[in-house]
Order: sequence, then structure tokens, then C-alpha cells
Amino acid sequence: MASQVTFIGAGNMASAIFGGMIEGGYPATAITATSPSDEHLAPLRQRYGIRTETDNTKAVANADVVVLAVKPQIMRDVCAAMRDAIQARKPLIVSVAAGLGADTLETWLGGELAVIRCMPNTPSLVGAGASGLYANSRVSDAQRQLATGLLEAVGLVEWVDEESLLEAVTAISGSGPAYFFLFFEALEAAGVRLGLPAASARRLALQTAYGAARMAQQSDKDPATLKQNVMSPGGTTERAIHSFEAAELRRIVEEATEACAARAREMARELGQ
Ligand SMILES: NC(=O)C1=CN([C@@H]2O[C@H](COP(=O)(O)OP(=O)(O)OC[C@H]3O[C@@H](n4cnc5c(N)ncnc54)[C@H](OP(=O)(O)O)[C@@H]3O)[C@@H](O)[C@H]2O)C=CC1
Ligand SMILES: O=C(O)[C@@H]1CCC=N1
Repeated sequence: MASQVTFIGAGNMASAIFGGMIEGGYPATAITATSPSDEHLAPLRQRYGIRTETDNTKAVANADVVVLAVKPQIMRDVCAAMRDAIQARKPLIVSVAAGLGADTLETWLGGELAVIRCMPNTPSLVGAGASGLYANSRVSDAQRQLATGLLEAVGLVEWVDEESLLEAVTAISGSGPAYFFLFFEALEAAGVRLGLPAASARRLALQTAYGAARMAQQSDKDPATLKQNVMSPGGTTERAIHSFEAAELRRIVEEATEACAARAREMARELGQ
């Protein structure tokens, strides 16, 4: 029988994960999602056929896995209110919150709990997510496998041995979709500037990104070689790549990802005390 999974919070990230799980064949009736507002839950019930609940305490009463998917800023209060119910059941805790440490969450929920911290991303909604996972010492092998199975239903899973590496995961894949969306916007706008209709520029930009990612995943060549293969000597791509390099794209990416990881650490300091 499928494990009962309760999502505390039914926003962008939670719906991306349970939507992807259901798409991958996970039984919707084994999934519960909560929100303070039934108005928010009603369309989710209708669309996915999941169970919903406005009372977090009730929602965790029969859960094998509790996925914490509210904003980090309210996590402490949400955990405090569920503490007794969690201690009565001791489910596996999986948190997707940026910046909140496993120890902190365990303490907020009353202690002695198996906690997995997960940094997923929103492409989970289309089965193409990428999640970094870290387990505290109370997590059993069976619970690791359970979490791997849940998250693999929505994409790639990478375990990290040190919790601090989740900051790097956040900087690369957790926040990463937004970097690519920014690049898509810029490429579409550039296409329009060069005379293409906007819809056509968008289709070409997205298909090119999709094709490049698929090709890089399937090829035995590294991205640098694949890039070189597009750059005919003296040709058009070479000019564009030289323009990116002259504008120090690599430094821009380095600075943005460092800022992202630094914010994850800052949030841990601000919220985790
Ligand atoms: N978005 C992303 O790409 C990623 C997000 N994350 C993490 O996921 C978590 C959620 O983010 P995201 O989904 O973007 O945020 P959302 O705001 O979309 O979702 C949070 C949801 O929690 C609900 N909520 C508020 N209070 C409670 C409560 N007491 N009990 C249950 N639910 C409640 C909110 O309802 P209402 O709107 O009615 O207040 C909202 O629907 C964050 O911790 C974030 O760090 C991690 C990786 C990627
Ligand atoms: O921006 C954020 O804080 C969350 C965490 C990673 C992606 N979105």
C-alpha cells in the first residue's frame, strides 16, 4: 500500500511535487494537502483528486510522510502548532523550505525525528524536476528509499552528505529554473528586436533550450565540446560566444549563484534561531 503523504502548504512547490507524483502514477487518495483556505484547496481537490484539510493537526494524524512546504518565514509557528500531533505519530519529515536546518526543524517539532531536507524545483510539475536531499542521522535506509522514490517520480534526485551543500543545490537547481526563464525572456526579446514575431521567437528560444539540454544529457561529450561543435571557425556562433565572454557571463553566473547561496545562509541565521 502507498505511504500516506501529507503536504503542509499547497502552494507552488507542493503542487508541483504532488502534481508530478500523481502524473507518475502515485495514488491521489494517499496524498493530503493543507492550506488555511478551503477556497485555495477546492480547485486542487477537483484537479488532482487529492484529500485536503484546513487543519494541519488533523492532516498529520495518519501520515507516514509529512512534507513541510510553507514559506520559511512562517515555518516555526506552523511546526509549533503541529508539535504534539507529530510527536504522537513520528512520521518521516521532509522539508522543502530554503534555509531551515534539519536540527532546527527537528527541535521545532519536539525532537527525535527522522528529517530529510529537500531542495526541489518547480519543473517537478512536468516530471523534470531536480532535487537535492540530505538526511539527518535518524533517517533509516527504508525512509531514504521512500523519499528517493517520491522525489524520483518528479525528476532527478541527488543526495548530499553534508547539509551545507544544500546551499549549493539551491544556487544551482532550486533557484535555477528562474535563471533559465530569465534567459528565455532575453532570447525572445532579442529575437523580436531582430524582426521575428514574438510567438515565433519564444517557440524557437524554448525549443532550442530544450534541445540543447536533451542533447547535453544524452551526449558523451561535455558542454564545452558541444559548444565548440556549434562554433564554426570564423562563423556566427563564435561572434556571439565571444560577445558573451567579453561581457563576462561566467563571472555574472558566479556572482548570482554566490548571492543565492549567501541568502540561504542568511535565511538560516534569520529564521533558524
Ligand atoms: N517556489 C520554488 O521554486 C521553490 C520553493 N521552495 C520552498 O518551498 C516552500 C514553499 O514555497 P512556495 O511553494 O513557492 O510558496 P507558496 O506561497 O506558493 O506556498 C506556500 C503555501 O502555504 C500556505 N500556507 C500558509 N500558511 C499555512 C499554514 N498555516 N498551513 C498550511 N499551509 C499554509 C499558503 O497559503 P496562502 O497563500 O493561503 O497563505 C501557500 O499556499 C518554501 O519554504 C520555499 O523555500 C523550495 C524550492 C523551490
Ligand atoms: O526563492 C526561494 O527562496 C525559493 C527557494 C528556491 C527557489 N525558490
